Amino acid sequence: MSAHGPARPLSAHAAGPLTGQADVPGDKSISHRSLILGALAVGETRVTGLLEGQDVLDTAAAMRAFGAEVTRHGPGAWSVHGVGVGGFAEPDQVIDCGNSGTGVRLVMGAMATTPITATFTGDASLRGRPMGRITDPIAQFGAAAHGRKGGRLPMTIVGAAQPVPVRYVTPMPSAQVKSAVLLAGLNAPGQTTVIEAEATRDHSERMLAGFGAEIVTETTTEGRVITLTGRPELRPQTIAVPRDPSSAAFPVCAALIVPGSDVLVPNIGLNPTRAGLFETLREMGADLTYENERLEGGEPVADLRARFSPDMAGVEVPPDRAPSMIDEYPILSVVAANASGATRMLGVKELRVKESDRIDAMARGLEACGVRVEETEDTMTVHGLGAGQVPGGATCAARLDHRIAMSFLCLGMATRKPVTVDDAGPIATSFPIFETLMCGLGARFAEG
Ligand SMILES: O=C(O)C1=C[C@@H](OP(=O)(O)O)[C@@H](O)[C@H](O)C1
Ligand SMILES: C=C(OP(=O)(O)O)C(=O)O
Repeated sequence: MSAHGPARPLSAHAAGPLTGQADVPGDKSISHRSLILGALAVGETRVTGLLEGQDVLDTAAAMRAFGAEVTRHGPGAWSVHGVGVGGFAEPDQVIDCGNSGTGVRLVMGAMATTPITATFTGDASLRGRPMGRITDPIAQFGAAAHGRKGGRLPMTIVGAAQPVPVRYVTPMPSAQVKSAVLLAGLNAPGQTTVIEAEATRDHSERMLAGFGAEIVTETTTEGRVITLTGRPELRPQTIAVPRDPSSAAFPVCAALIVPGSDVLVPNIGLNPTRAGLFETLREMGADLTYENERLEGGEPVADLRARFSPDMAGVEVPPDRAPSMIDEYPILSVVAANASGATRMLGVKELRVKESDRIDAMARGLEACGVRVEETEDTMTVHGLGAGQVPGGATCAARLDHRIAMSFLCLGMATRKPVTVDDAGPIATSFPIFETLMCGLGARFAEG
């Protein structure tokens, strides 16, 4: 039994060619930020294309608990009536962020410089994830945190009564940490600076600027130096959420490994801080093309076209690419199993503190399906067997992790024997239409 109900085993069977168009849902990172920044603006923000996955729904509920009016008008169409920077009310209930690291960490940052107290929790996966990376910087603003041993949820944050601005060097490449500091900085008088050695996704910076905050990014020898001026009045926005490249990764990669496939995935944002997977796939020899390349809302966008690629070869994925494809390593390791030779993924230790330890989850599942994997704390090497050569025939543990569940289901579309995941439930956190969409392309799933 997991937080989302009884476990729901699902098997993927060898599919005919995957063909057609895959309309993937809205971007998860931008959806969370639309709700949180909308709640901190004065007036009504309108959002279309919002991802209605459980992670984002939990953030919507959190924003209501802090006093914002959040309304759903129709599929993906939402409005948020914000309370203004510093205007959060004290919630009279525990904030349950479910499975979402982004949700809990950004909301903790957003409330940390307001003199209110809030208690956060989540599902078994989220309760196991480290929160010290947020409580350390918010302590510098003057907030206090009382959590379980190891900085785990449930945790109570006492917001700073007299916040001071902060200069913070992120100790690991993390957009969640960077964003939590920036959101906390909103209600601190003066300038808050975040310095990151490696560029992580920059949606917070772009969206804060869009909402009218004064925010400047410079590239220096230290890395990216982002300076935010506190206490702005954020202006409500009209936001069209672009489609999620991290969700697009699943139909794209499945098409590359299933014989005869030809799939079009339209309108995918190719912000360079998110597009590392597609670059890697092309280096492996994938038949992946960008059609109709254009700029939308200042961001590069293209339609992705992926065709069966029987001659892909393993590559070395450099550590500095990791932040731009951090959520895509599980599905990359599935493609790597269907390529010839070794794919070495370097600088990936952050994968160990996601919804599951994703290196361990993928290594154990791939091994059970007949693929050799080597791992160190910070690397994973998949020894590919070549197109159509993976035996399969195993049940893989999803470990309350949507990306692990979807990755093994994609693997099973190209293995000799079906692959089962012990619980497909977590998929609803980020990609609730995954099964319908993949079946529409020609995938075959069976319950149990
Ligand atoms: O800021 C975000 O929206 C996210 C940042 C990443 O986490 P980290 O910042 O912890 O790497 C990513 O894994 C997550 O899915 C979404
Ligand atoms: C790591 C992820 O999400 P989060 O950290 O928000 O739980 C993810 O979606 O792959």
